Amino acid sequence: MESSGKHFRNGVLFLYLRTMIKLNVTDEFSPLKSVVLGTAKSNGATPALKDAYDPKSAEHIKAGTYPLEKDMVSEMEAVATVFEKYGVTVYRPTVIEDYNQIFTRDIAFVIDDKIVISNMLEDRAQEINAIAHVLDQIPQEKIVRLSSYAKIEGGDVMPFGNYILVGTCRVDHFNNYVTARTNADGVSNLQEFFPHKEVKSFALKKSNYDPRENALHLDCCFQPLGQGKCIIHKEGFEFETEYQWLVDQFGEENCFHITKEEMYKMYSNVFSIADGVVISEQKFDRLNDWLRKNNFTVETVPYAEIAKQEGLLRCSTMPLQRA
Ligand SMILES: NC(=O)NCCC[C@H](N)C(=O)O
Repeated sequence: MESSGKHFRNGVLFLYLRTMIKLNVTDEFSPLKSVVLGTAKSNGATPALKDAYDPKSAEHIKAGTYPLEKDMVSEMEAVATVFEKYGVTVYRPTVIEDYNQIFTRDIAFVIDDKIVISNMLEDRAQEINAIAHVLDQIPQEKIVRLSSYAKIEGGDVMPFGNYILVGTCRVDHFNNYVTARTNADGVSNLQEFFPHKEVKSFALKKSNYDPRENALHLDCCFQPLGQGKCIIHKEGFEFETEYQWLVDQFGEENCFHITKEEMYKMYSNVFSIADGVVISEQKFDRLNDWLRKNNFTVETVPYAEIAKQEGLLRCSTMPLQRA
């Protein structure tokens, strides 16, 4: 896909052709063609406890075990190597000095052939500036900007055929939680931009203090995989009926149920690069065994240091095109 342009300089006409990025995402597992992978470079020093915006990071700040930049950089390079093996085009954010840019999933998200710019938590609002070079290669009419009231982060959003699944938080709770990132206006505004789809929301359990009681985003307690399977944590959902709706879409036998401890370790946050191919954490033994038994190819990477910030592989990737 190309766009053309022209400009005059010193009386000379310059004509140029620019390669544009093709957008297409309708599910979580069609073959990945291009993606933005976050970066841990210049992630900054260990934050002060008061500046943590999720309870798992806070836990590691208190314990003196907050992850080091060099370890997280090498974990992310392992993911880049898997993408290279599968011929995926990878874009990286430009580096903002001393700023956390690992979790690129949340800053914008592609649905069909549109990219929606998130309205994020204020602490993370600069991250979007680092993908300006990506947005420059997308036609303006494909970029959706929501109303400023509509709070939303990409980890809460999943295109799922004719549905868009969205994690949210009970209306009466939203303002009490730094861990609540998508509000009712976010859900309804998204519906206005995608009238041909049904936006279905799921209230998630939130805690500012206990990472085992906190489903930070929908992808922290649920994820569709290829081959009709999914990963799900029942207690991550505020309402059993909403959890059950998801189970019914897949059938009980196709759901891999994870415990509180496994949610804490971010088991649901693996990342599919094709219908039967998943990138997973190397120590997720119970999940990786189940995936292999169900004929998935599992590409394992070390990601335990990044997991300390309450995000994993889905969180650190933003698919642009799936075939
Ligand atoms: N999609 C995700 O779940 N993203 C993880 C974001 C983690 C980051 N520490 C945050 O609280 O925003």
